[in-house]
Amino acid sequence: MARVLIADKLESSGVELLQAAGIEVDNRPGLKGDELKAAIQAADAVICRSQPKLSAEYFDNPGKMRAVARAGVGVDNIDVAAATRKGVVVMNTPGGNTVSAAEHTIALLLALSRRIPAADATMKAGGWDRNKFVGTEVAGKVLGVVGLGRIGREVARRAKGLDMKVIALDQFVTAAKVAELGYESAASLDELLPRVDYLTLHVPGGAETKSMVGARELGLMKKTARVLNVARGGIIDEKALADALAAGTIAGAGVDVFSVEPIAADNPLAKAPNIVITPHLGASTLEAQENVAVEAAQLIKDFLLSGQVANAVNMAAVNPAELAEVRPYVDLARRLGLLQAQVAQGAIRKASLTYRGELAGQKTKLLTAAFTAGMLEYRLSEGVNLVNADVLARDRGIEIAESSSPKKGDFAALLHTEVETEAGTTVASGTLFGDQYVRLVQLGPFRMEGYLDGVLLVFRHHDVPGLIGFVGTIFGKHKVNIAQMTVGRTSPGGEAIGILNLDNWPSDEAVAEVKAHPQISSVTVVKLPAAGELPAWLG
Ligand SMILES: NC(=O)c1ccc[n+]([C@@H]2O[C@H](COP(=O)([O-])OP(=O)(O)OC[C@H]3O[C@@H](n4cnc5c(N)ncnc54)[C@H](O)[C@@H]3O)[C@@H](O)[C@H]2O)c1
Ligand SMILES: O=C(O)[C@H](O)COP(=O)(O)O
Repeated sequence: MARVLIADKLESSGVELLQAAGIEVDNRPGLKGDELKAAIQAADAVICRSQPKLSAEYFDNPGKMRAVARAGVGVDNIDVAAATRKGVVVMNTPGGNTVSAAEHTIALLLALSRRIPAADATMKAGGWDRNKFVGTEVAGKVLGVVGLGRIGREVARRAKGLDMKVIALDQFVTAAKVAELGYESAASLDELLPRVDYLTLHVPGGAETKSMVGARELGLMKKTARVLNVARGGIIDEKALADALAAGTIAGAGVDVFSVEPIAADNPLAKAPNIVITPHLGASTLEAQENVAVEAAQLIKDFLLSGQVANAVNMAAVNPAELAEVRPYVDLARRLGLLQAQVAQGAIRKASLTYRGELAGQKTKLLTAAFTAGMLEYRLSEGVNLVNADVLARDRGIEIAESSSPKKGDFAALLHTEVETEAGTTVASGTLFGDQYVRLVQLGPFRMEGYLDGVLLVFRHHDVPGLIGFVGTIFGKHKVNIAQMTVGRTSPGGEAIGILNLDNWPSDEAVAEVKAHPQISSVTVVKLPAAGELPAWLG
């Protein structure tokens, strides 16, 4: 029975969805340190929000855990690079809390403009001051939206409904698209800042956006301007913002997210004037939590029960129908990778894959990952799968290149692979017969029709009469049965290759006797999975 650890507060609908699918749920939000590590290792998958900090140490030994679903958007509490290295797929649920985060932004915008929290606190302390809390209207004011993604767009739409004028800035949204949405666009932050009465940030967190608004940027804004951050802590430099608020060079701020959460006691924003702060409440609505809990549970259920990968931040999507369609080719690609790793001599520098005929452009990323996984599987002790194959290859300085050519040659579909090592380049090509039977059709310069399963004995030789009989006699003597055989040659009497499928691993003596033949130049024994045997990641 599959087991899922719920490591954060999750709505019961998500828990129930998993249980109804026959999945065991270990619902223990708040676990930390060794307890969290042990619970992760005992689970097949984990669901969390932003509370647990799943740093690299939790992926050092993930046990049988293969997937993490973030019930929310930001995955900055998860060390995605470490997860990827260990072959753990990380998924999120973008969209489920978009409306809630946008509404929270608008709530902060209005609360700030009408000074509602301060007025409320004064009244609760017994006061009644109608002069101190004079606010500003938002209608007619300019709102600068940085990041016109899911949340930025919902905020902009609502701001328009409040009669605000929106100017948007997004690195990846064209001015034409911004105009189509009905907003003006800014070419840069420096151009935007002096023009806005309100600035709201909706970009992802991380190194690229850290301190994107600092002292210099705040200095470009009007003294009457207000800033909002419902995205990620640190996108606005906290000290610079606190200083600007204290100096009155900025009129106010609404902040939901902090560089350290829960907020550190000495965070300068906690005591700054004219600020409204909330403890990361953007997604904290019944609706959003219901959405993300169900979405995250569904992602994990689909992953564990049918191998579906959706919304992954560290691998391409794989849905069961597509996987079923390409599964034989994924199997072929992995077997070619395994073969190449055993026939290529020396350290691998580069693998180039060409997808020909009907394979051109068809899920080639998935097939390339499967080839790479196969190639590394033979040489690495750590678990390799579709998630980490590429990164593990890059870690080892192996370049992976792929190209496609729709032109059909001798086969309707062909996967041609070339592996470069310091000793030279090895070529191996494969195809499917009858859409399901995996076949090797080229090894080195030789054309053939060989099987890619079980134990293969590959021997390069000179094409002379009696040689095949000689090899057969040796294996007969050593009681190794030959199940299949294929030969390829450049020309009669020229260079040739023989591939025998053996029923068991040949002894060193048998191999040495074959090698001793003066017309045989090399012998390699290759181990491949049995026919139809798939790796766990493809099962
Ligand atoms: N406070 C909360 O509870 C809460 C809830 C949900 C999401 N969030 C956060 O809100 C942010 C936005 O989420 P989203 O779902 O809208 O993400 P999104 O990916 O849909 O949108 C982000 C947008 O930012 C743009 N962008 C990235 N870097 C940029 C840059 N340097 N300059 C300009 N534009 C840039 C991208 O092109 C994209 O359009 C994220 O940081 C997310 O973690 C917070
Ligand atoms: O990235 C997100 O989805 C939000 O920041 C919400 O985080 P939370 O799930 O911890 O409330």
